[in-house]
Amino acid sequence: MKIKVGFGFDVHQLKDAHPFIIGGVDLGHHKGAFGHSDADVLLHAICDALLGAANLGDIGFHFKNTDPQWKGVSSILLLQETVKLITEKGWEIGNIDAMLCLEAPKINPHIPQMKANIASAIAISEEDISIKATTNETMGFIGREEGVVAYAVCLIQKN
Ligand SMILES: Nc1ccn([C@@H]2O[C@H](COP(=O)(O)O)[C@@H](O)[C@H]2O)c(=O)n1
Ligand SMILES: C[C@@]1(CO)OP(=O)(O)OP(=O)(O)OC[C@H]1O
Repeated sequence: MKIKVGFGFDVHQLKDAHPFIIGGVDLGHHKGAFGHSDADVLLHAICDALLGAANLGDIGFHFKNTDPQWKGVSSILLLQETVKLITEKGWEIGNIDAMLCLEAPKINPHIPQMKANIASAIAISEEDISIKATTNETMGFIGREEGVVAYAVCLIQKN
């Protein structure tokens, strides 16, 4: 059995009156993440962790932020495309562990739905997906609610 680990990071700017979608859940907050796609910072970090583990480059290489095909797209689709890329190379996902860093809103109540969205999108068990959150204790651009950050690690395996 061959095993690899991967690491991903993403950051998005927050803007007033913009949808805030994380893990495929619309948080219904007064501000939200801005990007070329739906700016789902969690799913982008997970995509980068998976691509990194398989040594397949990064999310911006596969899904260019100038390509109209990805304009406003749900990042669930980008995650599914990413998993296709690693599956084609014979990899399967062992587990994913992710950390969100944002001042508000509270993420904990939404974590079960985020896990369910990811698990059903890429056909893995919810038990193999961990999502956690922290504030930045009011400091810096995260503390001022100007941005949101996500980190993810994953393990992939093949025989
Ligand atoms: N956006 C967030 C931030 C934090 N949480 C949960 O609250 C706990 C305490 O956060 P601190 O940053 O004050 O340490 C944290 O461990 C998370 O469980 C959250 O749900 N959403
Ligand atoms: C996802 C892509 C593509 O729509 O765009 P964004 O939503 O701006 O996200 P980012 O994390 O900056 O990088 C990857 C992009 O190419």
